[in-house]
Amino acid sequence: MNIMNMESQIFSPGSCDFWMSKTRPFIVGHRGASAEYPENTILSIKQAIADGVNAIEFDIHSTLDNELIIMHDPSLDRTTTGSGMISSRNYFGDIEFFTTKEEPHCSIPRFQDVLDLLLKAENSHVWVVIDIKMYLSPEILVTLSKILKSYNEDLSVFSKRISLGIWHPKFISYAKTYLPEIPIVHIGVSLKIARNYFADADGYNLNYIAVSGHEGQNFIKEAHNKGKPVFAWTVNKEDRAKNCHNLGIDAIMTDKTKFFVDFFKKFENENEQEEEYGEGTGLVIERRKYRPLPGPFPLPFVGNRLQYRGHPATWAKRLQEEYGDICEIYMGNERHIWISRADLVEKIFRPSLNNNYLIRITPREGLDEIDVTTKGITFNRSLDSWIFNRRFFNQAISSLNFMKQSVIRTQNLFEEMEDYWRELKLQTENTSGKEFTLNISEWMIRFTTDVIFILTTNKRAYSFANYFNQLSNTKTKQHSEIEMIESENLIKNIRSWLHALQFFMDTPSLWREYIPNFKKRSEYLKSEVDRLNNTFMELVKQRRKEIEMTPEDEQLMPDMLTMLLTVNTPRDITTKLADEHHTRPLSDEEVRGNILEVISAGVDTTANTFCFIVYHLGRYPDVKEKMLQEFNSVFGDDLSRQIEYEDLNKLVYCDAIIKEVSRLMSIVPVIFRMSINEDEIIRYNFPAGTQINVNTPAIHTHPKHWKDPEKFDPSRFLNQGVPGGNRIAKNSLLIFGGGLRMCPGKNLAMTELKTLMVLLYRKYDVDLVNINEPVKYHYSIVKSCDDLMIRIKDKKQ
Ligand code: HEM
Repeated sequence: MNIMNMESQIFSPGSCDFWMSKTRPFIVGHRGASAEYPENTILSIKQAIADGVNAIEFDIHSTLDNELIIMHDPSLDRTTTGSGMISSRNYFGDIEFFTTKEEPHCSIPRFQDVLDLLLKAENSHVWVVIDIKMYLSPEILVTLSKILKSYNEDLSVFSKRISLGIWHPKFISYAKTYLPEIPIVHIGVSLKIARNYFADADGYNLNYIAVSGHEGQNFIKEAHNKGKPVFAWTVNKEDRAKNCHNLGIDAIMTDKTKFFVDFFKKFENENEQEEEYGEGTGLVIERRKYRPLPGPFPLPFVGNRLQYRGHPATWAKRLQEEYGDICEIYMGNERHIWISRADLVEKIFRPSLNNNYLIRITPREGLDEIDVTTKGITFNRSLDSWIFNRRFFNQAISSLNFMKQSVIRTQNLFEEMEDYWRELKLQTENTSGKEFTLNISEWMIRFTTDVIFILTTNKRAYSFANYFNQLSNTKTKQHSEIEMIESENLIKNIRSWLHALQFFMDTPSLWREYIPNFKKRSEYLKSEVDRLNNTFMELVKQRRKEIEMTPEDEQLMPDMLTMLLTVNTPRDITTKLADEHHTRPLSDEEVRGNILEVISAGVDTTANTFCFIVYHLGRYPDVKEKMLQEFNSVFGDDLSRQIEYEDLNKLVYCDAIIKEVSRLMSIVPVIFRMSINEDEIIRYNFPAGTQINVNTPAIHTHPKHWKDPEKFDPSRFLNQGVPGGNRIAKNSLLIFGGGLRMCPGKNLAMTELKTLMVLLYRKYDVDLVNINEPVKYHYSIVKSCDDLMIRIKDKKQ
């Protein structure tokens, strides 16, 4: 619909066809064209009309001599050459002589002056919103009614073009009595007030912030379902205007009338269905139009990149607050859709090989450069290669043997770590040997590195032993110094590799090539990636040799490296890892990719989840107590009984704690997917190759899916699947993602976490050093816990 082609419509905010028939918001000149001329003046209103607005908005006040004048403030001071309250001064002989302070100095118009202007035939397409401020007396509506009635025959038509914008419910009865033919539009800043006090209004004119957030979207839907329009004030920025359009807002109040009339004209032209004719061929090619989603306005080339600060997770939160549960941003020219509600991710996580979202990420040169897009699992964009690798990876780490190994290894390594704690405790003064304070986040990242390393390679990482050496007066004698130094270098190298993943995923190649700091970092990280690839390749080759050298009657170790190297070979130590479709052995490069994958995906996730668990148990002693009772029921009083893998299945409350902590902390804050073919979600369509980002923290705390979403309550995960028990909405808990790309390390992670919880809590009293301090964290690839200080005490003492 063309912007100028609206005369035939009737501005009746109460009627559905008004807002349903349009393709973009109406433009309302806020106090006229107030960005250009003094607000609320005839000049400003004339300019707004000349600019092509659909309506104008202005405020009225009653003078002492009962004239209605057009003015925003109750006093004359800010905008006019006069001073004092309007209500205490006469119009005639007084206010009529004042002008605006701002140039060109205009006189102060009366309501009649504006009416005269609007009743001119050439302005019959212009509608009106009259703002009645809340502090005014309702009697002002009586005066307004009298003036309108004094206009005789014109009014029957004209009154249909007016809306009465009221802030306070005290005006409702007056409006209904004196101006029954004029629709009421509530003006305000609060959805709650709009719902509670203005349920009967014919429409709503709300502050942009209120109406553009998550709840605002619900509000718009509710209003539209009742056939009521929703306007937004005051919209002076492009991204907000675009968002209003996408939210289905019916009119925007703006000071910049010319700008936004032109803006929407252009927008409309671009969005009209286009047909392109192939030159000279007679061929008609239809160019598909993709509906834009709410989101900040993108700049040419850079898109919204410059608005992007910090981690995507923190940005995503702001985006959801401002633009709702599904919105979009542009990284350069690439469109990214953010989704923050469980029902909207249904098709993304559909567990089928025909799923349109089996690829994680759009093509990124940086990730190609560090060689992770055709190898391994997480960033592998080749579906055949991903399916092949994932099958072996999955099977290897889910085997019962591997799980049992993980429980044994975790216990053995924990015992070694306790030795170091004891040694450090002895070295610490002022604790009388009873208590020991430690930074659990530092210990855990090293501990899980050791566990994962030994499980995948049957080699030690000595990561927490090295940490002990840093803290202690004496070095550990348990391991050789050379091995320790080598391993410390390796660990540092792995951390650089993790940084490289994030850096090469997010940084455009042009930046890496031409901006000196980025270039330097890129070169450094690339050399670190090469170094790590070489080290792991060496490890793979060495293990292949060891396998060859091992006599056939001698058993090979059931670690992941050996499993992957022997599968589909005569020395295959695995059962059911391969099937009739996967008959070839894995190449050295594939094995290297998979091993690196476990280390990159399995260390930080598990360590940080554990730290956040420790934090929550410190803050919620009743939950800790309930957990200890569960441990007691499974392990009795024997504090040193070996933990068996089978024990862990009995720890249902412990399981619920892990889920609840992970829900609230969302360790992996974004789950990435790419659309392989063009598709649509609700009514928004988008092309093939669109990046979809699932906003897990938002889904994990969405009030639609969770009762008291911010409350820490593990019991919400108990009694599921029983009549009258708790129900968890589908796709509302995405700790390990969903669909076929769901985390393959899920069982290993849960096994390790439960084992660790038993090991730490059944033997020690564990308290937070700073119980009232909020947990500290930062975002890297995952949400990472910083400096969590705990105090532990032997239970026996
Ligand atoms: C508490 C610990 C862990 C958490 C919270 C976690 C979470 C996740 C999440 C959210 C994803 C994305 C899933 C998706 O896209 O739908 C993922 C993927 C992945 N995780 Fe985990 N994870 C954990 C532990 C582990 C462990 C221990 C391993 C390995 C032994 C692992 C290996 C992987 C791999 C390889 C992928 C990529 C899967 C693919 O692209 O097909 N994770 N993880």
